[in-house]
Amino acid sequence: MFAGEHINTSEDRAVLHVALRNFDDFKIQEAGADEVSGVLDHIKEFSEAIRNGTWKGYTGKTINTIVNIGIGGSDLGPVMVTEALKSYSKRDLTAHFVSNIDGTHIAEIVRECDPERTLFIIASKTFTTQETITNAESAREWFLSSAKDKSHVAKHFVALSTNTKAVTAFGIDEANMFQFWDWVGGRYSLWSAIGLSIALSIGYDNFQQLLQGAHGMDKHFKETPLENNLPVLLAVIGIWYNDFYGAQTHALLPYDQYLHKFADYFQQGDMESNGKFITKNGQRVDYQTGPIIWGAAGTNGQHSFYQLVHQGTKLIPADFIAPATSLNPIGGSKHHRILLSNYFAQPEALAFGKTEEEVRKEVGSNATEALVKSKVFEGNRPSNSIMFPLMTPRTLGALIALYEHKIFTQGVIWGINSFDQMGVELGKVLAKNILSQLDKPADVKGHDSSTTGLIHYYQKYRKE
Ligand SMILES: O=P(O)(O)OC[C@H]1O[C@@H](O)[C@@H](O)[C@@H](O)[C@@H]1O
Repeated sequence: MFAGEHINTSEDRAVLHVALRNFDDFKIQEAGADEVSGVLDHIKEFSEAIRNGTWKGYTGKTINTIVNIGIGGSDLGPVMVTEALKSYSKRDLTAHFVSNIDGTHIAEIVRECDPERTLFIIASKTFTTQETITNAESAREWFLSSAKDKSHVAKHFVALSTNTKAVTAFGIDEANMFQFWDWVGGRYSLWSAIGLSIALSIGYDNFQQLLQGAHGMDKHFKETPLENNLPVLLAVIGIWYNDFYGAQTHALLPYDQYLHKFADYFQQGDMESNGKFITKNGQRVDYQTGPIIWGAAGTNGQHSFYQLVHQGTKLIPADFIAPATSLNPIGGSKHHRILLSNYFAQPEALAFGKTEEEVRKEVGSNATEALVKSKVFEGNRPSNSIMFPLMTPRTLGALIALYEHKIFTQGVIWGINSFDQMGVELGKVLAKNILSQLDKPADVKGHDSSTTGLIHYYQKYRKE
């Protein structure tokens, strides 16, 4: 990876998100790597102009709302990080994120926007993603219904992309485009121009801290012997339970409300990277690869799904993640002490459980056998605990990079290509064909009976 070899073999690409946060440290030879600092300068200059009010909208007012339009890697990273670092954000600059093609998503968000004071950020590596382009067109239509004059688009629309041609065809000036390169995978792109909404929200200096935190983890990963290497340790522990104990899933359980999108983010990060049954050499694996990633912020999960984690029939390895100090120490950190007492208690309960003997002592001799059995915790359920002093941009950068390299290491051990995503293509192709058949029942051809029946049902009942 660090040598810039084309380890994304199926697409013949280097994988160099580490070059986006390198600060001239590692020597990386790849076209575009020398352009990173120029794009960072552009992000700095632009984010400062928006934040200090020198950038004005078409009626001369400052920008008070940003709307990032993107999906997958062009959405989840910015969403997760702006939520995680909300404490560092400019409170009078509201950030919204539109991803879903469902018109409800954009319709509900523009209801909260003032066209004179809103900046749309169209985030798409390829600039061909159907959802993003359709949402961007609707945003432009909504904007022009107030602004009227197309020349005003330049003040309210910017693009984050590798595809200059498609961006300018959409009507966005090249000067308002933030570049990145094909060696940045979508789910590894928050460090690139895709992070513009993050820089706008928390300020460029904090964005740079985020990058530096990730770079620190990159160095650790590259230079530390395997037995002390954090991403490698997480990777091999994960493989141990996944491949040798048959664990199907892995839960990410941050005891930090700011990290409430962490599991959503790494659902793509991990499952799109390692959800593959073909090795780099084209063989079908005869072992398990990437786990199902899921989770929720503690303690909400405890009152929801932890029953199964503790007493269900499935083995669920979990990562418990927490800051020692809260950024909101209300009530003299009363809340945080309660939160952390749960953070400490859960792994303990999972590991050591409660024996039948202990239960008997507790319930007394009148309890039925069934009641006794229902209160037993078998224990011996695995978890990792990750703790850090305080949620800062630098810490978050390191934490994300920790998981990125864990995923990469697992992919290497499994012999798969963690950096393509062929599995998302088939559905897109089928949908495109179906879209062209939706008008008339007679057009619905070439499907199985269930699909045909469903489309006919829609055609019977739709109102437009
Ligand atoms: O950034 P764009 O090109 O719009 O892609 C958005 C997303 O599309 C999906 O189909 C996947 O391939 C993701 O990896 C990607 O992040």
